[in-house]
Amino acid sequence: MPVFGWWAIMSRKTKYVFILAILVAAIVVTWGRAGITKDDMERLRREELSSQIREALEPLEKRLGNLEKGSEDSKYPKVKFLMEKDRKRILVTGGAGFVGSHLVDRLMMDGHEVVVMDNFFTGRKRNVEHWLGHENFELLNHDVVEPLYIEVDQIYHLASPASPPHYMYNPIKTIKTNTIGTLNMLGLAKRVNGRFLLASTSEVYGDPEVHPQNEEYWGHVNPIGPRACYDEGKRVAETMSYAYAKQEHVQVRVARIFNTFGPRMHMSDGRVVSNFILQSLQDQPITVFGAGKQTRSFQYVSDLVNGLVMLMNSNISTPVNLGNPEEHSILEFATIIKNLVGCKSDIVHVKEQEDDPQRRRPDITKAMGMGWQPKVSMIEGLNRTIEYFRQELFQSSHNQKMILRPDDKLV
Ligand SMILES: O=c1ccn([C@@H]2O[C@H](COP(=O)(O)OP(=O)(O)O[C@H]3OC[C@@H](O)[C@H](O)[C@H]3O)[C@@H](O)[C@H]2O)c(=O)[nH]1
Repeated sequence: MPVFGWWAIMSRKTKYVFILAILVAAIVVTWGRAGITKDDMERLRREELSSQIREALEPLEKRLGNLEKGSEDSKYPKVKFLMEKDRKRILVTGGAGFVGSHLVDRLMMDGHEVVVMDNFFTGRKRNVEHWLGHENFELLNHDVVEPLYIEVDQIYHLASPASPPHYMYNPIKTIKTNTIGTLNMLGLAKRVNGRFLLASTSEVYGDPEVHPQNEEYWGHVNPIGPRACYDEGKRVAETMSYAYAKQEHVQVRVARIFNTFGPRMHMSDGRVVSNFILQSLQDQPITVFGAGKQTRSFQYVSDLVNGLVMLMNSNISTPVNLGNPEEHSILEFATIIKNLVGCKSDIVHVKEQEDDPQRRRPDITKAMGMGWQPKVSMIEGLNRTIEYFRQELFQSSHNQKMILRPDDKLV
């Protein structure tokens, strides 16, 4: 029977009851459904929201992670990874000094393990501060005059004051450093069967009668003059090196280093480059010792470091000159720096130094034979050094210390 037929035979009361029942059922269903949907909707909404937050946070977390990783990486200058068989353990005496610290940067970045030994007479912690805590780096506060027992493959022996006012300050200590200190390091090289490089100097040629100076020249040195503690000290250090080579079969390398300059020279170094630059930057008189006709040839520190590393790893056991043959009189040099800085300083002549070598220029034929030659021109090097001292003067006038990392653009 069709629904309409039922409806027709229903009493009025039954119809009311029927309609009421349908209404109640509809309300119950609708309310019930509405209640569940509300909860579900709320849950869904919450889930949706948290997934949106997660989605939004994910790239941020990733970036934060990368930043943290990045800051860990950039805490130290970038270091190559070397397999154990290629990685050497290298001692650098005087490694916190001007040349030493640049050499340390190079060896560290090449991926080696580096032990720096320094007594901090002229060296400074801040020259190597950027490596403190690195797993490949160790810093020893130790005087080379005392023996040292460690295990190393190579020794770069640079420890000694190098600037005339510094080495003349305590001549006996300079002699001890270059004699007893060198003996100690040669003894260490013998014990560990390591290779030893001596940082010798153009000063072994004294006030030369041969020009330019090649390695065959024996030199012209005053053994009792004010420079003797250094030049005779280095001459005997060379003698000791070859005695150990001959008698004990120690592998030795000898670099005769000519005048070198660059960032990280001490403000009170006292050598001509830092003196003239600092005087020019402060509009003070530029002090030329004597008439200024004496000559020097200046090399930039990064060229020297390349030469030292090349020589250490070469098979040349006889002395090798490392220097830039571009030669200038000291008076010319004063004018060059004055012009580069663009200052108002006067050039003044003060008392000449006793035993000051009159001409100095390296013959670098031998070094070129091992594939080395200076790459940084004197002017380019001077501009970088002027910038370094400009920054250092600014920072020290604000009670800040100047720290130069090898990944800074300046080096
Ligand atoms: O203010 C100054 C400083 C120095 N000079 C002169 O500039 C010339 C160079 O003097 P420096 O003190 O820079 O260096 P020197 O050449 O005398 O000795 C250097 O030689 C080679 C390295 O082994 C050493 O770093 C250092 O001993 C000298 O003729 C000196 O008399 C000045 O005219 N004015």
